[in-house]
Amino acid sequence: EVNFSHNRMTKMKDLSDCVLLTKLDLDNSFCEISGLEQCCRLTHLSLAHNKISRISGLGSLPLTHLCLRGNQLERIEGLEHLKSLQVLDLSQNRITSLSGLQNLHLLGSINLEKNLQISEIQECKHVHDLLLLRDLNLLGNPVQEQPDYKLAVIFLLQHLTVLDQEKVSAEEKVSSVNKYDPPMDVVAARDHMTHLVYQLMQPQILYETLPSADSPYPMLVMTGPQGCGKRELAHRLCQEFNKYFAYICHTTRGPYFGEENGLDYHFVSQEVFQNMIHMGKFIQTIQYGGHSYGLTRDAIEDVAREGLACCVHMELEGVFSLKKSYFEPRYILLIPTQVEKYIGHLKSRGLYTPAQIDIAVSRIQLYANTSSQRPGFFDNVIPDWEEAYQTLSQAVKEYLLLEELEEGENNRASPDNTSTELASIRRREQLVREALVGKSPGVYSQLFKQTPNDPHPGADQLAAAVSPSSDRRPGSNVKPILPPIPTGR
Ligand SMILES: Nc1ncnc2c1ncn2[C@@H]1O[C@H](COP(=O)(O)OP(=O)(O)OP(=O)(O)O)[C@@H](O)[C@H]1O
Repeated sequence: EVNFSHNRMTKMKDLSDCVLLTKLDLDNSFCEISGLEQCCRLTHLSLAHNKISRISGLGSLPLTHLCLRGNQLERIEGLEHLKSLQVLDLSQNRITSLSGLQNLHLLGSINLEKNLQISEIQECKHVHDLLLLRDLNLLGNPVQEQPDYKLAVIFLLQHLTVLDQEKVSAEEKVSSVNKYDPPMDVVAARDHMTHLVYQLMQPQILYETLPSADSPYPMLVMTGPQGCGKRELAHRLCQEFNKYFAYICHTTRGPYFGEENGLDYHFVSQEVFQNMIHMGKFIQTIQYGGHSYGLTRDAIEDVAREGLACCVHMELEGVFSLKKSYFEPRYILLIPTQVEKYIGHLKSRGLYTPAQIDIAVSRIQLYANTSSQRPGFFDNVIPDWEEAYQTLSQAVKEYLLLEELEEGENNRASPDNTSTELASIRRREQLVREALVGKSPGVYSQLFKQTPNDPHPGADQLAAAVSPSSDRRPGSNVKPILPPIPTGR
């Protein structure tokens, strides 16, 4: 170990004879590095407060600690072969960029204090892949003036434990992730909170038909990546089970060819949508593909008033958000298993850019992960879209116990019903009610209201009880109301 610091030597001579040299201190003398190439055991080198303006002559020394504090360096170069470097001090230079450090994978500490030139947070991307980096000092650089500097750096460099000589707390790490890449739960909680607060700021409306927290309203939510076919399935479902379901969301996107306002969506302008948010109208909203989508309490109320259950389709974020509300829908995930086919379908719709298709495809994994990591999150997962409707329709029948009900109807028509059969019919009807209200019968058991004279209504009474008042609703039992789905949609 040699300390030559604070002398008047002006030139470094060849030190190749000093093969056992491990630590060398050459502070305060030189303007150029030379003569060290053969020092094959040199691990610690200090060249602080020299006049070095360019790093050279370090070759591939086994340096673990290098100090170049207080020199005249403008960029980081000549370090790329120092693969053992762990601690690097480049403070008090004129460095503008962190480029040049990206391959030093053992670096644990970098000091760039008072370079006065590093101004962009994005510079941290150069050290993003240094997984051992724990300590970064950017004090005295203009980058610190950037808004949210600290959280942004902590987010970019999630392994840091010390930033600018201060310990990074667990709270800061969580805040940074919640700010820059919030998990769905957090996004949903924010969305829910926003709408709840806006709603509470308005005069409170007491809905006649909508249930309260202890009286769930029957809803079916179809979810899956964009264009996976869930909308078509929702249409078909509303046609087949037209005594039960209707749906409606709001969006700021324009209608596609063949779409009708009030049937496919309520199409509204961004301004109207924003106003509705501020008026506390929404239960949940999302931004998708540059447009806003949302489900309002009034829309559900409209459907509910007609005695129908609600069927909506939405992206996963909407599901997370809806799960925070007191609604307790059944959630059905429709997941494409044949990616090529799914891509082909998206392309054939002619509605999406390649970037939009990429996003939709990349989200398949998101749905799959949610389903596998959160058992029970979805009530039903339906893969593959060819048999999807059959499976879905079967699932809905099971939820509603419709097949049994049909059998029950037949039994009822028979003049020879025994008391056991009648009891069975009653039991099934009770189950249907419970299924539709999500286990506990609430206000919505009125969907299948019993008449005072007949405590055990027949199937036609059930139908009459759920018959909608408007014939424009997808739930009308007069005729299927929904327009045929145009091909290519
Ligand atoms: N209120 C909502 N909350 C969350 N997601 C919603 C909501 N309303 C619609 N979405 C979803 O937003 C995405 C974009 O809707 P859009 O109608 O523009 O898509 P699309 O191209 O017709 O695809 P899809 O056939 O899946 O509906 C769809 O996945 C849709 O299900």
